[in-house]
Amino acid sequence: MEIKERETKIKVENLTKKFGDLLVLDNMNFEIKKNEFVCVVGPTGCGKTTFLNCLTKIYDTTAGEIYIDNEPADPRKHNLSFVFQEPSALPWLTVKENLEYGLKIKRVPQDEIDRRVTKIIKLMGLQDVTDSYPRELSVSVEQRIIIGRSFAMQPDLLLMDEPYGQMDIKMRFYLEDEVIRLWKELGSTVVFITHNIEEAVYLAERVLILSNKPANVKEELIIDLPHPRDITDPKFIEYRNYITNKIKWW
Ligand SMILES: Nc1ncnc2c1ncn2[C@@H]1O[C@H](COP(=O)(O)OP(=O)(O)OP(=O)(O)O)[C@@H](O)[C@H]1O
Repeated sequence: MEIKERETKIKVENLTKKFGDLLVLDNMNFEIKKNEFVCVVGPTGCGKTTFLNCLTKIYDTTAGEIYIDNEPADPRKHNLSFVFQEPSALPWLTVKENLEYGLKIKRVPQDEIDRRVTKIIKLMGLQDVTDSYPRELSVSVEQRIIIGRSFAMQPDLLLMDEPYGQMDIKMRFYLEDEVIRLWKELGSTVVFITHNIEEAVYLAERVLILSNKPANVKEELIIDLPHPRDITDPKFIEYRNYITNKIKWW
């Protein structure tokens, strides 16, 4: 379905965030549609993470409101899941227990937990480490646990903040394709923050380009290419160059 015909999933209205006197988000207004895959790009330190932290209520907003499904955003109410930049597996649980953790809290029946966790272990290539603890593993493996844990939750809103920043390139390419597959399979709405413009053009249906701090949406760009995308396609390169020029600071 065309993006503009879909219902609204997230509505950001006059969102402003200050830390003391430091204005970080400056009266932002935009919408994200249901089942949309949006990438947010922008200069370093412009406020991308701050936006996500407002959405998940980690931070209070200074002014304005964020709505999910027409109600004020509330992580307790909405079925959302997030993957942060820094891996954050629970250190006292094994890999398998980490994957099961959120599902148990949500009281998903055990046979369904087993089914989903088995699938995710295979998908993420974690078969050899199911009984290991996070401290025994590399940062990149730990991040795979976190990503797997969010996928297993089958959230209808998946928020990802530079999730692949720590990955080696092979794992990154693999997981970029996986997130697309899961997005299609689950019909989730995905908000994916990245520094990597090529990654944004590879993944997104629409890219929000933020300005320098204080952040505002400088431009919204629809990437009108079918998935899976070819990074050598001249149209792909055109999008990549266009976005690079928009956020150039040199
Ligand atoms: N808790 C906080 N207290 C004070 N200032 C903060 C806080 N969190 C973020 N900031 C400031 O807000 C600005 C935006 O930070 P933020 O991490 O949101 O940017 P970003 O675009 O995600 O950065 P990056 O590209 O490095 O990931 C920065 O100047 C940062 O120093």
